Amino acid sequence: MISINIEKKLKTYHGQQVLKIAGHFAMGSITKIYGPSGAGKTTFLKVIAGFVQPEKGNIMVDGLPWLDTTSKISLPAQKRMAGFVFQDYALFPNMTVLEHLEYATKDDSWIKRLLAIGKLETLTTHKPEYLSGGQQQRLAILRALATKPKLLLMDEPFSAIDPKMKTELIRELQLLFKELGTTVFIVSHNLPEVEGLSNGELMIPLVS
Ligand SMILES: Nc1ncnc2c1ncn2[C@@H]1O[C@H](COP(=O)(O)OP(=O)(O)OP(=O)(O)O)[C@@H](O)[C@H]1O
Repeated sequence: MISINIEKKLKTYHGQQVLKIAGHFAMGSITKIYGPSGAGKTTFLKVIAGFVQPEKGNIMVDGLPWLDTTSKISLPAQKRMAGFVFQDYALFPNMTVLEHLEYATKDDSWIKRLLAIGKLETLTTHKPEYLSGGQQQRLAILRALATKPKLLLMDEPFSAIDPKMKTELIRELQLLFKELGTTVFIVSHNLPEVEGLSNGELMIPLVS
């Protein structure tokens, strides 16, 4: 079980706004996160990953305290080891497709399988600037999966992928998440695209 109860002040253009989220999420569950632009969806994922610190709250993962502001516990991001698919991909400009995956894992058969899932087998020697937006986004997803993370945080992960490829990819990911027992949080503006994938949802409202 992942239990989250956090409060984070957001500095917005219109003044201050507080992101307040409380909820329990079963291990292995897939939760879609939605809500208006600027409500704090990306910030919520970053708080879970350990990239952003909230002022108040706690996060318990499978009985382990990742965050507890009253006892000043905050596990560093490298110990939380969550997989993260960034909205802007955050690929390494000087690394090829294969190097991105080899940087994350030494398991060659796993890399081969991931390349097949992302349909990037023929592009292994390409650097990001020679990939289309959809190919870059698929690489960002594969890189996040390379470490076989127990927790995967995905920020608008399918926004640049064409509909046919998206349907196939989502079907493959669904099987993979089940096999790995991955707990997933997916931010999505376009709810139907993750409809078949998720089994729970979390709405983040704008609160001032
Ligand atoms: N570390 C931070 N500390 C305080 N405020 C932040 C921080 N990061 C982002 N913000 C602010 O919080 C607000 C919410 O940003 P965020 O990107 O989380 O929203 P979002 O719901 O993901 O939006 P969108 O759907 O447009 O991507 C923004 O106004 C942003 O400037």
